[in-house]
Amino acid sequence: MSEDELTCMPAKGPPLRLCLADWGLPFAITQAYAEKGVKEMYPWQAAALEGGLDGSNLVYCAPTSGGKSLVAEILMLRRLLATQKPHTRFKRWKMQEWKFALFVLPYISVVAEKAAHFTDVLRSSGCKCKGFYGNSENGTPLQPGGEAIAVCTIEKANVAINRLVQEDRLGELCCIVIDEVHMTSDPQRGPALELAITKILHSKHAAAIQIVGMSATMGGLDALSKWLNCRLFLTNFRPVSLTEHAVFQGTVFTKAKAGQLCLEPQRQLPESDARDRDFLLPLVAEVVGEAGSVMVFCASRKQCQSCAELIADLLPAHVPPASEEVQQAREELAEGMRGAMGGFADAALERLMRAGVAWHHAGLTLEERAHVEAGYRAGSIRVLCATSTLAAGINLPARRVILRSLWQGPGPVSRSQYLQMVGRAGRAGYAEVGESYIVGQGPAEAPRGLGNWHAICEVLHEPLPVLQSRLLPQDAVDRSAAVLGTGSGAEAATAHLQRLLLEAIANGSTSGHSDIERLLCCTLIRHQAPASLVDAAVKVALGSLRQRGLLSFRALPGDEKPRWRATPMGTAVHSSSLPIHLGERLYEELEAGLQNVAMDDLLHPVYLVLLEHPFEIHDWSTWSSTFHSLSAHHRRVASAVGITREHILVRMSGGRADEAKDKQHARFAAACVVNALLCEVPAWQVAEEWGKADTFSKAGLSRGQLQKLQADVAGWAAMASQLTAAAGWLNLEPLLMRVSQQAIAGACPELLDLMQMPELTAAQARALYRAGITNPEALAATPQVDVERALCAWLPHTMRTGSAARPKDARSAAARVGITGQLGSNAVVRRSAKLLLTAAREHLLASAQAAWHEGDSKDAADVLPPEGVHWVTDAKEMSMH
Ligand SMILES: Nc1ncnc2c1ncn2[C@@H]1O[C@H](COP(=O)(O)OP(=O)(O)OP(=O)(O)O)[C@@H](O)[C@H]1O
Repeated sequence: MSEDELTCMPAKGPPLRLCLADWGLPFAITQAYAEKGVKEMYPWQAAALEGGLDGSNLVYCAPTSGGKSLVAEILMLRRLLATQKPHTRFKRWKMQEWKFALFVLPYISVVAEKAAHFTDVLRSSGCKCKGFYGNSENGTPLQPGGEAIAVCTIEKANVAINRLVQEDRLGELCCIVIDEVHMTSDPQRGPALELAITKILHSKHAAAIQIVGMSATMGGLDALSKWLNCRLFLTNFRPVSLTEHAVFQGTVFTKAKAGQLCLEPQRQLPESDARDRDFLLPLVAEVVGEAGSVMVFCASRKQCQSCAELIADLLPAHVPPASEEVQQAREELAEGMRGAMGGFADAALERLMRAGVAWHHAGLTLEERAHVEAGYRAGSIRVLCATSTLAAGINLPARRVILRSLWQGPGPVSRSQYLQMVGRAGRAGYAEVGESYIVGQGPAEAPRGLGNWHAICEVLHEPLPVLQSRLLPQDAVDRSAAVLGTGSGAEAATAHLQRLLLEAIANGSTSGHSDIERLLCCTLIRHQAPASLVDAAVKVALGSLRQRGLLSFRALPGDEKPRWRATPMGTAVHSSSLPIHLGERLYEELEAGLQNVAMDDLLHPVYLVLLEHPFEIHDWSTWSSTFHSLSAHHRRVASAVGITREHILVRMSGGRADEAKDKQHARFAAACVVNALLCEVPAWQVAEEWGKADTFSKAGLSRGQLQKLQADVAGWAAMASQLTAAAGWLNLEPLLMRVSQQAIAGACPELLDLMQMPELTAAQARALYRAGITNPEALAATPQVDVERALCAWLPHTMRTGSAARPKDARSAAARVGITGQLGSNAVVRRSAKLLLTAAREHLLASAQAAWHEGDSKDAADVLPPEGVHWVTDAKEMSMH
């Protein structure tokens, strides 16, 4: 879509239905939208909706913040309502009587947000919604009798569709919505999306499943419309206008209309501090001075931090001081974050938060990130310096967005990344105007090589990238090649196609060559690459899968001709939902280690499922001393997986690297770290011990990275348990599920009941458990003073007692916290106790409501408090009798 294309609205026809109430949704749902400020449609929304009303597939493109979601939501809800069984329409709605819908989003954070949105909108309709992402949920979306709407990531959607096909239940799906459908072009994640859509198009139920796709940044719609057989709708409407600028040596230029001079000079920024060569301070101060929010995108984590420090240092002298109320809110935010981190939040980040500035990147822990996001949304943090991943992953609006350089992450920003980033500016309902600034290098109009004037002009004016299938390598498609080369190179080039074939054959939907041909006709690559290339690739892919023992091609008794079938290994790998190469590796390693997996604790299973990690041993003497301090059991595990002291000695004395052995040691070190986290060693302590630069990684490992590794292990262990179940290795399955559950909770098994509450950290749960509070029900019924007393133990001992022997880090942390050790005088403890009590009560209410909705009054009675118990919170009084 070119930005100058006109909105495609029907030229004539009946007037558009702009009022939300005219779209046939139950009153409670329109009311819920009205409460969110949505009563009337934008004209383009009403026009686009008309295009999808008859159930045709629909793809529409609108700029970021154009209001795309509403169209898809209404189409999906209407379809769900229409497919509901008529006789139950006016009775109590039960889950089993709804058809299913999938709402697919690319990022975990937006999945959680959208699931909460639907839960809110549908609260009185009886139609249930659930978010599925990462490790938050062990189940598969859309189980019989489960939620009607599953909001999920691309990968989870693909798993759900495989399951529906395998169980012959795809007919229960009535609609799939794909946000950011241009992700099909993403080299890493695009194939999973293409696979999911292909399997729907290939199914006999395809005509009854409406596919709705939306995007802000996509071109090449012809191939897409052929692939999906869909209607297309385009608009360039933005409710809040966005003005785009570039800054070269303090001069601001405005983006000119296409066809004109690329950038027009607008104004000169005032002089800034010598340290601020990019003129960030005046750009930030202009907005913060008017109580607006600014987002600054930086190239790296390090730059995010230094940029935030610089702004926090310089800004106070250029804007009016924050009101007492704002100052108080910042104070509470910083304290809350410290509380959530058990007293060990990042001190520099805390200091900046108090000045209304913060940074946000993957190095932060989940708790730190959550506090930064909440503070920014609430307006107590006014300036957020972030890496580009934030742009697409989190729905944080800003009045002004600044790209500190053309370079973002590993390379120059692409057109679609640029649009995602600047699309955060001026979102409806948050800001009256939207502005973006990109900071250029060198003088204005400098020739290439002396600055990036031309590169910036290109990013601002380039057409949108064309949607491109990633099932086969781009260079082969571009060359219109008829072959993919030979040997392992050709096999690797067909990795995504192999996955499609394995999935379709293992889930039973494809077995003969004509089936395979029909399946391929449902792919996007069929519309974009020469048929001879696709055919050659299929041949290579099938040959490779067969040769590696994942597929067989033969006739069994009763078969007229040979058929493709998944072997036991192929079935197990498919069941795991892992990428094939990882699934194969896991299968082989588990099979080899079946007899001697050490079950005494989780180190050995963690090692087995640790498929990828950022560890690399740089300092072998540190590894040697760590290794020697391992328990005898852990050293036995080390020897069982082939870790030897001899190799450590060789490497310590400068001996030659052996890549395979070095990698084994690094993997074992990573497993030790994850095992420690699963045994409740606090993340800050683990990061201190293992995270220093040049020891177990070149650049060092942050708490955020360790947390991510733990989350990855949770996912891999769950996938590995599916694999072992399918392979019939039943002794391993429960062990791997335990790894997954403990990795999700970061806690030992006895705490898992309490850890159902996402608000609790493992350390807090341990403290409550020690005080005899072992589950959410018990917590909800405990008086606040007792919860405070129990939680006191959660803060580090040295901080509570004020002992002179405390370690340096704890001493400075204690000073920052201002903890006196007296019960009740500790603000962090008091605040946490209050929050946890509210959360426990809300958790129980939600469980009671869920049980009630499912018609199981026994379950509901189980979670209600005993007669006479009266729950009271300061925020609101909730009484249940
Ligand atoms: N008709 C409407 N009236 C009022 N507000 C609306 C309307 N439609 C959408 N909005 C609001 O506009 C904001 C942006 O909408 P939405 O998130 O759907 O945009 P989007 O096009 O999906 O943007 P992005 O691509 O950045 O996610 C939301 O807060 C939404 O509630």
